[in-house]
Amino acid sequence: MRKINIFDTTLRDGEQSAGVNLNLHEKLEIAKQLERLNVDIIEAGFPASSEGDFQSVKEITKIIKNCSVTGLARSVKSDIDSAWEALKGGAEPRLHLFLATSPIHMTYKLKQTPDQVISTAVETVKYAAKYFPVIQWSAEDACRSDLSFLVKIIKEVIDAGAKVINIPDTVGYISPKEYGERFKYLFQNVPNIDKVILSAHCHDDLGMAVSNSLSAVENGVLQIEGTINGIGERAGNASLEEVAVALHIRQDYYHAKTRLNLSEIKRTSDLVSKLTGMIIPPNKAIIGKNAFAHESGIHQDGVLKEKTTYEIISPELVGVNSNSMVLGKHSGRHAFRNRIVELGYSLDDQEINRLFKLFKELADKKKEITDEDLITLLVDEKLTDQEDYYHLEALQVQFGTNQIPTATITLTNLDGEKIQEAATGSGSVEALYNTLERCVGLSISLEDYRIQSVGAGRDALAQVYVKVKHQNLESSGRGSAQDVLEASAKGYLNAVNRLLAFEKNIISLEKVGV
Ligand SMILES: CC(=O)SCCNC(=O)CCNC(=O)[C@H](O)C(C)(C)COP(=O)(O)OP(=O)(O)OC[C@H]1O[C@@H](n2cnc3c(N)ncnc32)[C@H](O)[C@@H]1OP(=O)(O)O
Ligand SMILES: CC(C)C(=O)C(=O)O
Repeated sequence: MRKINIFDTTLRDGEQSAGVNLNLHEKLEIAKQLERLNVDIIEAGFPASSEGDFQSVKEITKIIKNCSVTGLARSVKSDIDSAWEALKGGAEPRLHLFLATSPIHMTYKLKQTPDQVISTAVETVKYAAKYFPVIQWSAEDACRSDLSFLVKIIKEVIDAGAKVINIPDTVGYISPKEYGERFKYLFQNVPNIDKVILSAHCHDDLGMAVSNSLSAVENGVLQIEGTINGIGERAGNASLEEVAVALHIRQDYYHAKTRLNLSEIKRTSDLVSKLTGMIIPPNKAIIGKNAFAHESGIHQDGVLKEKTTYEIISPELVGVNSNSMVLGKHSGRHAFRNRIVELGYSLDDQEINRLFKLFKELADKKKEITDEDLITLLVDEKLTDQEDYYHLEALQVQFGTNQIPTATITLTNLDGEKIQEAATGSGSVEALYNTLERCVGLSISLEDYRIQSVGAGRDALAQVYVKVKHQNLESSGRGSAQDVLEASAKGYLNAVNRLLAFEKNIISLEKVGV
């Protein structure tokens, strides 16, 4: 069995998904869960791209002990310097350096000749090797690059000190057979290829990211890159959970394994979905709601007689339905704390007490508190920025079929001042958002609004994801509550708070001349 390294880029390429922006607390929580999942490498961000990315890579480097942490850098010395500042505290600092190698990218984007690209690559790998014991070098748009050019540049960057060579399908263009052949060619023609690990990084523009990654494994690649739930730039990246479970279930065919704790997959997927607002389609492989649901009579009959007739993956393997303890209004602190720990979170006594109070309030209204409810409470309470500009104090909405919907809202700001406004709208949510816009005194457009129930039942929590825009800045937020209007107001306010925090960051960067 060959061991395949799993390189998780949920926090870097995953965060490049349109509309996703994670704050520091959320990134730390995802990083801790990725550590529990046991990925080999966490790409925590792109330190030179923003102060926020820099800080999160730095903080993740400090807390993660059982996986390697890396950060992305362009082939530019100042990017490498930033990455070093963020990553230098880690056990084995690892840099991910990239440079495009396709004719299209070299000509139009980099405006460099192939020879200039080779010398930039060699120079920057050598520069980075002064700091970093491990350098991964990526040939951006490798799958539209000339193969003989790839052989030439890869040989040079290996001589310059790169330890991992990544062949990304940046635009999701290649087919599985061609991708496999590309690796075969590189193994046969790059003279020093045995000194490095080859890596695959696939995008899903044509829906082939997972198949391409598996084809890479079949052709000798020892590292697969991807994201949880397949999120990422445009149509996303290869879903790591799909790759890992395919390797596990088809060990007979691939003869390869990862070190992932597969039973952590569901929990990781739920957390990433909740924090990014990227809702998982019910028919998504491995982690979709229907992935283990047998609907038709013949299938049900088969499964009742013998599960393996229609079930190639057991739900328990990936952590679905592994809990039998039901929490409700009669549960005490012990059971509550125990479940929180089982879910993989560590809270101090103060946080447990605060959350327990919210849990009891919810349990008074809701028959059963599911794991999904608990994670929603936890995420909303623990991972919001401590310095929210506005807090929702109270809201009232009047709606009648022959009436103009009207909302009245009270907020408090950071200085503890109360702000109260009322406004109307053509629907209740519009009335709410018009009122909130007045309260915060900014002209804000609503770019996206999605509502989802957390679990089943009439008493389920509502989870609302909102994307807003102010001038050129976009921001997204989420809010949950039993009432859809309260969840809608919380989601909007969360997005506005993030927007204001982001604007404040930009203003402070401008002040120091960045
Ligand atoms: C395939 C991928 O996913 S790569 C990662 C993509 N991720 C991101 O871009 C997210 C973060 N990016 C950002 O915040 C910004 O783009 C920054 C901070 C990195 C750069 O911002 P700016 O300095 O304003 O440059 P801008 O983004 O407009 O253009 C990119 C520049 O980098 C150059 N560049 C692109 N890739 C590389 C590279 N690998 N090495 C060196 N230079 C590069 C481009 O040619 C362009 O240079 P130019 O200004 O001389 O024409
Ligand atoms: C930086 C590289 C690896 C990348 O994200 C891509 O090519 O898609």
